[in-house]
Amino acid sequence: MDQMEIKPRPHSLNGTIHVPGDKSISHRAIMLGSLAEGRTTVKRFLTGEDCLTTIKVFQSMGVPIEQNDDEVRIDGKGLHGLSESVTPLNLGNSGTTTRLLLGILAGTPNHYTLFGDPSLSKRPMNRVVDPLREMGALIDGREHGNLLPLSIRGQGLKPIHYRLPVNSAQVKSAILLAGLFANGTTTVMEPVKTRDHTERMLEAFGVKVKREGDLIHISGGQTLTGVDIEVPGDISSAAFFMCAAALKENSEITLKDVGLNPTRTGIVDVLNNMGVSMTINTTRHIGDEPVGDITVKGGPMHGTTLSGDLIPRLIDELPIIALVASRAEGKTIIKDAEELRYKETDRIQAVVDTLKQMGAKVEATKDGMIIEGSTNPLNGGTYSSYHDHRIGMMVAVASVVCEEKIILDNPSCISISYPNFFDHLDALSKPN
Ligand SMILES: O=C(O)C1=C[C@@H](OP(=O)(O)O)[C@@H](O)[C@H](O)C1
Ligand SMILES: C=C(OP(=O)(O)O)C(=O)O
Repeated sequence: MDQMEIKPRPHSLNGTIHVPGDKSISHRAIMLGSLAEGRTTVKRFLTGEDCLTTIKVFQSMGVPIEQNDDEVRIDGKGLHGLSESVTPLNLGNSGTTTRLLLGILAGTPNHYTLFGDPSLSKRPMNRVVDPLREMGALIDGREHGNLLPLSIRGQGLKPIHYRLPVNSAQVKSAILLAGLFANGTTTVMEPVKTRDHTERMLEAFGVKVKREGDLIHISGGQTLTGVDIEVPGDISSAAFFMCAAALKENSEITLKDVGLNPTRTGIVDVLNNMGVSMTINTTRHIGDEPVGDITVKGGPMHGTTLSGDLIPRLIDELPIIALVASRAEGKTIIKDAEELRYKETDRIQAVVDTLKQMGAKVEATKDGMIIEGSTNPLNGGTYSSYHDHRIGMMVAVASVVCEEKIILDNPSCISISYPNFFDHLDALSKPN
């Protein structure tokens, strides 16, 4: 079995790194670039498995895409230029690719079959299938179209006015992308704001997106024009090292050129609330996305409560935040985060079981967890990544506060979002 030994890291973390490009933005660059007229270039593209899946899927629908390391060139086929794929589309492990793609295929009058790996095949798709059917797409699959494999036949769509029943940027984006193909104006209402990279990038491609309070309107039939995109560093990847540094006394690390879109910076707010010493410097905008440098120092921390509107702003960071909370003084309560149960694995259960095995005091609740912090050393041993990149990275970061070695099962899943994660961990935690 794929296993890795991770030795305890007794040294503080010091140094400067550039985390890889943002996963959400990299996916969207390929998708919008494929639907655009003309050429799109992408710099600092995330070469993680999920984003490579997005490239492969669009290539198999006839889009010329050339990838050289983290630079990508897409010769867009226009809104109606995707061809039928001879083979079923393999979505691997990527929820974002699957759900956003369904939005695009809903308006493409071809037939497609979509399948994924065992984890993706358990994740609910009815959250996008229901509104897309309402717009006119024909979709079927296991559990009446809730689970992959799915087949979809797109056609001319009618616009809808849709209130998001879950706080999900993937669902919002799928509907907005389908809205490009509808004969009229589609409106999405999001009661709680989620990441808005789709809206920002559509505007960069020349599409008019009207935002009015919690409503987002998009009119069908607009042309996307190819652009040059530079992807900011992924704050969800940066979070692992922000937390690693926070956990270890005398650490001081800087993460350069990280995306600071306010719909993604919940991690900064939480670490601030926990008393972590940090400086954030917004240095520039790349396109419409703010970018800057984050410096974090290690030291004592205290517990906090995470709930409500904050949750979508740090949804993917909750596993690593839970590890930090297990080392903070007092209690941390995470609630309103039931969505964690529908990720690559049930992340509430996976985090609670892992932290318990490490010796932490933590209990799962229906929509989150309650963590009682302590500074006792964590237990080493053999841990599962649950085939979930974010759980795997959480376990690896625990090595900075663990006095025994850790064996991590299936560490290779980490390349889903952070292919050079261990190089960065080694670089930051080497002896000074
Ligand atoms: O839109 C996106 O790029 C993403 C949205 C979030 O999922 P949900 O929309 O399901 O919350 C997040 O967890 C995922 O990693 C990426
Ligand atoms: C949930 C995630 O991704 P996706 O939904 O795209 O699989 C993630 O990256 O943590």
